[in-house]
Amino acid sequence: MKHIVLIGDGMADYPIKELGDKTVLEAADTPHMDRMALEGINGLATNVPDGMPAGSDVANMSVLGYDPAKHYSGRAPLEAASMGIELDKNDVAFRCNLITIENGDILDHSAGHISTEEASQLMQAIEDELGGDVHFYPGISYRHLMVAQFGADAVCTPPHDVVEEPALDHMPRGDSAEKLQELIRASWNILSEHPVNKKRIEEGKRPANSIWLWGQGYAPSMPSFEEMYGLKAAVISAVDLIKGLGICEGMDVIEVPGATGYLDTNYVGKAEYALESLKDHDIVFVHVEAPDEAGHMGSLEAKIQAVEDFDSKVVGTILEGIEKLSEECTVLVLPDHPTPIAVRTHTPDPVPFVIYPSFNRDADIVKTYSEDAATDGILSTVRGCDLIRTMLSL
Ligand SMILES: O=C(O)[C@@H](CO)OP(=O)(O)O
Repeated sequence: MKHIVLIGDGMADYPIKELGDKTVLEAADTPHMDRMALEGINGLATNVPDGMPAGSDVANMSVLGYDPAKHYSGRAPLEAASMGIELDKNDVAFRCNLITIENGDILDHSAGHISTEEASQLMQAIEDELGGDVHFYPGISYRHLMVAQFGADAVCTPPHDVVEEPALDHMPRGDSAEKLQELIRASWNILSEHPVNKKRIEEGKRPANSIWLWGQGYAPSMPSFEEMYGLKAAVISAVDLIKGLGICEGMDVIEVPGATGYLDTNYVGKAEYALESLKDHDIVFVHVEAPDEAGHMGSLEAKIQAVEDFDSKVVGTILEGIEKLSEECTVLVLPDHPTPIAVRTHTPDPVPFVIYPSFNRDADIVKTYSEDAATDGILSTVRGCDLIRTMLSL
């Protein structure tokens, strides 16, 4: 038996007035996920344990089979694993966004989804000027890292949680706050004077005129997925968070050309590489960031497009492909967390999941794939970190 887990990051939403009080999942054209819901078994997954932050780090740790309450030690250490950054036991890894501040407000957590090529030039300038007892490492688009030996207990705020709010109201507080604030302030001059940003402004693009530090922590220690579940696992994603999570769990990372972590990602390629990976893996996790980015942008049009692309190009390709496999294969589809358009950030609400086909179980009464329909699912509500075991038990 093979298994495929398809994660539409941030796909779930709330009822939206413009959609006649439907959610994006209810209004978008999603024939493949609807067919799975009709012919499969459904339920709600709680991927964010009570009291924990509703981040993609916590939620995807659940989806990838681990209880965040036991294993979570911060977001950036997971990203560091993907970026090949060895963390000593006293190293504190911080996520270092390149953001846009305008008139003192955090305008954009992604600096207009700056290209990786432009961002790496800016991060090199930051390292040249501010590197020393801290070091900066370039990642994908606006997502970079800083490693320090201080600040593990600082109170830092994800920039995508406070878009259009004054930056000074959300600067790091508590442990080593002064040092962290000094680094952020020092970046303003370095970045605003940089030719990359001068060109971006000439081209009418948002400048990456500040770094923003958050998501810090120490290196995690986790048993491997194979030790936990007895399955050889692979993971596919464009973003270092998910690849790093997979690496920490002993999974193989499968790189897909054209995977961007954005609306223009290589959806079909991710599905095709996933099917191929089943030749030498028992389970593959496929993560698609696009719906989440659309939610953070507050763009209803972009989120509907991202969900429809996920359904037609990822889920559709997978459902067609498993028909040609020489052995049975179950498919689990779910978001990690909602990223509702209305709030432009993550919420901890339970998310709909569907397992297809239901080899040994009759299909339940659910007819379509959505937040509301899933409440009638035969699997009721399952702790996200128990979902893999639930799927394996069917
Ligand atoms: O990568 C990030 O900074 C965040 C916000 O876009 O992504 P996610 O919501 O998936 O954690």
